[in-house]
Amino acid sequence: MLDGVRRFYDQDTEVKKRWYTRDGSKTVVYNSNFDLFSAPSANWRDTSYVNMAPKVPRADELPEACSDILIKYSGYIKKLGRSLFELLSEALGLKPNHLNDIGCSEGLAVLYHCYPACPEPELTLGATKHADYDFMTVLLQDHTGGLQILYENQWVDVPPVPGALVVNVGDLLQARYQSLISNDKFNSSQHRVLANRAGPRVSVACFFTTGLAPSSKRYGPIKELLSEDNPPRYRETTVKDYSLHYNAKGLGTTSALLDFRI
Ligand SMILES: O=C(O)CCC(=O)C(=O)O
Ligand SMILES: [Fe+2]
Repeated sequence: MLDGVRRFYDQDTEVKKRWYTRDGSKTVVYNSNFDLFSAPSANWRDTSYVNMAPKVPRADELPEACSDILIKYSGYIKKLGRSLFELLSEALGLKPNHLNDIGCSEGLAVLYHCYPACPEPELTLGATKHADYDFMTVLLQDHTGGLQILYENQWVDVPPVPGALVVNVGDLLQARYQSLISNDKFNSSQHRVLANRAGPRVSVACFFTTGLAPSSKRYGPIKELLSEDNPPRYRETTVKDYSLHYNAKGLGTTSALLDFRI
């Protein structure tokens, strides 16, 4: 998968230009800084993303450099995601199918990033501190390093381990303060990526979310987890409305989730 991402970014700008857009409804979106016009500062990275579920795009709708591997890899990640949501359901004391049944594994957006070598890495970041806007993210990083997670107020390196995946719980399932649907049962962490003199670094973040696709299903704290002592802390929202809010805010501001607290 990482080779496929390298093949994509190694192409001439003229070839990649075909995929450039800021219109999130396109099958493939390729740009730099989705929040260029809202965030306080820009990040040292390019990103391309494609929605691989619920509808799997045809290979000819995807960049040739990585179309086959995108379809194959996202199939594996979908299966892995369903198993992880079963384990997370059990951890919440719910039936194993709960999180899958309510749609947490329905949508999958694959974001493949390229962090170019940076001549002055101390002046910028590859990715500003953030939590992901989805239910859960399965991340594959190359050997370069730079990913950090905020743990007890300190930035801790997440060193690359060949073949290992990093799993982050996203805003819709969990948050720094309290979780939206798990209503504070999980604890989460914020993460960021440092810019690096070495590079380019590539990574693939698989976001379990239907993102900006039309959605009427409303998500709020899971009823089974609520009690008099544990009242709902978030108002309900749809995946689309949350994603729109997150995109409009951009990275580097306050947590988008805080705006949904009751
Ligand atoms: O590139 C990485 O290691 C992290 C990417 C990330 O945080 C994201 O896509 O949300
Ligand atoms: Fe992230």
